[in-house]
Amino acid sequence: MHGKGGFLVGPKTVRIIGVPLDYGADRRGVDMGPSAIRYAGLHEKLRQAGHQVVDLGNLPVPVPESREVAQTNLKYLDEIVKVSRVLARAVEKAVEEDAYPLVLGGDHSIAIGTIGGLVRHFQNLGVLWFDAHGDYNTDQTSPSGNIHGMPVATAVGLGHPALQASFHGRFVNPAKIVYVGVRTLDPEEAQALRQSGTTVFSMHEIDRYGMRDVMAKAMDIVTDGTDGVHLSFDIDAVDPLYAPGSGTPFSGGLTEREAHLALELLAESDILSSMEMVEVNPILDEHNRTGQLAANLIASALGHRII
Ligand SMILES: NC(=[NH2+])NCCC[C@H](N)C(=O)O
Ligand SMILES: [Mn+2]
Ligand SMILES: [Mn+2]
Repeated sequence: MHGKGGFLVGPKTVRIIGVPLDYGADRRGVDMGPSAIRYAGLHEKLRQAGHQVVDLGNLPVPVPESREVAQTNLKYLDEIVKVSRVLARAVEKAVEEDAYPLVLGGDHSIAIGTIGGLVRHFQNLGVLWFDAHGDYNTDQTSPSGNIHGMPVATAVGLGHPALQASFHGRFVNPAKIVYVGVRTLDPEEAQALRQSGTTVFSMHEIDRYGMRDVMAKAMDIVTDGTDGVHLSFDIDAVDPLYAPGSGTPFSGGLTEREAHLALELLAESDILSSMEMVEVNPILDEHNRTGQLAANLIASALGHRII
């Protein structure tokens, strides 16, 4: 099983990019996510799994209290567009230089920058999206105006053009996007998602077929005809029992072990070319449990094992 020089996942140069951004969630705290995940021993775990770790630190993000919220259905649009542009470039540069981008959020709006950078390099990107939510709103359908509910719609070319700037006109093929763990959608979002061509493995499918089979199907879809696979992991995919530190929790989620199993299976197949971990909010957390979980899940996806 441990074929790659004794390690499960082939050795990588993992390039960590922290994005302390909470504009997309319109609530404070998730900007401290990158620190919480690092503090939980991330570097050490990745080194143990055989990787070289280069941490670029955090991208500069101005604090929301110094900004005014414009009354629109795209809260903090300008700030998010600016950070996305810088993040997209950093991610693009990492993959160009053969490094493995590991992006630490921050709220899920940062996926706009991450995926925007990836599609400039990969012609046909597969995306695995772990989330309690669909994040498939646009400014037309969003009930909150919070941009962290919009990154998947943005990635397939829907919604406000300003959000799509980082994509340079190349979008992700919805047929290559697979959701895992979804259990709450806004009404119009659900309707749009049904017609989207994405695959949604909601909690129902996980209960019914088990995580092992769901992941086998998910991995088939995202690897077939693609030249890269990105994992976008919203920590609220995991049940709030195990991940209390997140801003939009929803019960009935993945157990801690189901989440680990999914990522261990991904490590075994070694298909990921990039990953992001988002929505860890230390203010809402209990003694950094959620930060710990996030670090452990990242380590699992990168081949960390106890034996
Ligand atoms: N990345 C997240 N946690 N997204 C939550 C989105 C919640 C809700 N669907 C909205 O659009 O406002
Ligand atoms: Mn979510
Ligand atoms: Mn999300």
